[in-house]
Amino acid sequence: MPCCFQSFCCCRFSRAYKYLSICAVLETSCSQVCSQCCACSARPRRTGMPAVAGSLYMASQKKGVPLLPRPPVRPLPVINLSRLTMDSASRALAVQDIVSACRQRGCFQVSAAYLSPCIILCLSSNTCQFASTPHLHVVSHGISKSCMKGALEAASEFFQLSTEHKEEFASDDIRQPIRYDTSSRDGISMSRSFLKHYANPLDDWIKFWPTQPPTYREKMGKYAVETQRVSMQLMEAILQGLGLGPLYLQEKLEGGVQFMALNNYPQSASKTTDEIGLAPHSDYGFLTILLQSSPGLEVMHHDDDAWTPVPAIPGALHVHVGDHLEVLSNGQLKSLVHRAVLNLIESRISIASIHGLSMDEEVHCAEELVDEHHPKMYRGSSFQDFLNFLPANMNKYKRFVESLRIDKP
Ligand SMILES: O=C(O)CCC(=O)C(=O)O
Ligand SMILES: [Fe+2]
Repeated sequence: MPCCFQSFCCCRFSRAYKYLSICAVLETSCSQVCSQCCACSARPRRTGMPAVAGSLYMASQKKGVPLLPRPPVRPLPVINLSRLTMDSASRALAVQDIVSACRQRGCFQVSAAYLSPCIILCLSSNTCQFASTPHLHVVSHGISKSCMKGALEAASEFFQLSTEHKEEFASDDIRQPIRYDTSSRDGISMSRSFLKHYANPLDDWIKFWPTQPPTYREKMGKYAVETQRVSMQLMEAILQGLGLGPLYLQEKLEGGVQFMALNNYPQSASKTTDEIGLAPHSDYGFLTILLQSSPGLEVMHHDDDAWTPVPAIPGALHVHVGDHLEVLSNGQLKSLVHRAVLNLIESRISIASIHGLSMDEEVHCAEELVDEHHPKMYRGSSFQDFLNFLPANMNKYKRFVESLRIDKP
């Protein structure tokens, strides 16, 4: 068993067996650097092995049999959003990057204006795995670090309030404008408490938000407005990339639902197995923009049967495709299945901002994307339909999008 098995990377957030790269120089030794923080000039070996080989690798490790080569690490695309507002050629390339990330992986990250040290290292090393992604452009999404930090602080301070304070918002009525719960009958919550509320337009909803901690409304409000702005930019790009034009649905998107889920997960009690905080699911809206305080989010790419951990790059936001974008694109884009595992080092906060059309507005497959070779794949539905769907889904979780599929004749 290598020395690194089930120990931590130097960043202290990654469980080694999942992330650690075998140093090409030392071969079987452990570099103590996880793939997210790879500063090693000796590139992790890329074997081209299918995802299932990862489990064989793990099995071989557990049984103490000779090492199999490690599965390849596929870095997540990081998109340069500032190119959307540059000249038309730069915008066209950015649109292409965003749509291909949505098509191929179902998600991507957008990062803040600065380069984090690990990415600078990677960019300067042509042997590093990060340098191999065609999508690595690390520039601004325009939300300041202090705004993101403020939102995480506000969420964390809310969850630290006494039970009495939090229970002011306790409800299992999914139609409440704000709702706190420690468990849920949604079929996916395993170990989390959450606060859920709406945010767009802010003036309509902020009156329902907590007044404790005293800065909650200010900090979360600022972050909500900024994420709504980024969601508009991203939707324009995606709709342009799908050939529908950047102004398609613009007004409806501007007045659309922004639903925020603040999640609080305890630290994992197990050092050996993944503990699930939130079971695999996809989100109902067009896009989800997610901010996490530390690693825990994992995604299942469409062409994979393994979980890919999403790094918590400082200043970066994670973006993924939701069920209604799958419907609108008539299946060209697929909603991303994801889950949250408990962090081994600390309790964890995530803020998911889900963006869609207004409550009663139905989302249909865009007519422009339907023809005799591409028949309509989904029936129309609204956010209200999603809320109606949830109670029937409590015991045996099914993805909303699956309930919308039109069966082939
Ligand atoms: O905590 C996470 O990373 C995921 C949260 C999530 O998927 C959700 O709130 O829908
Ligand atoms: Fe989610």
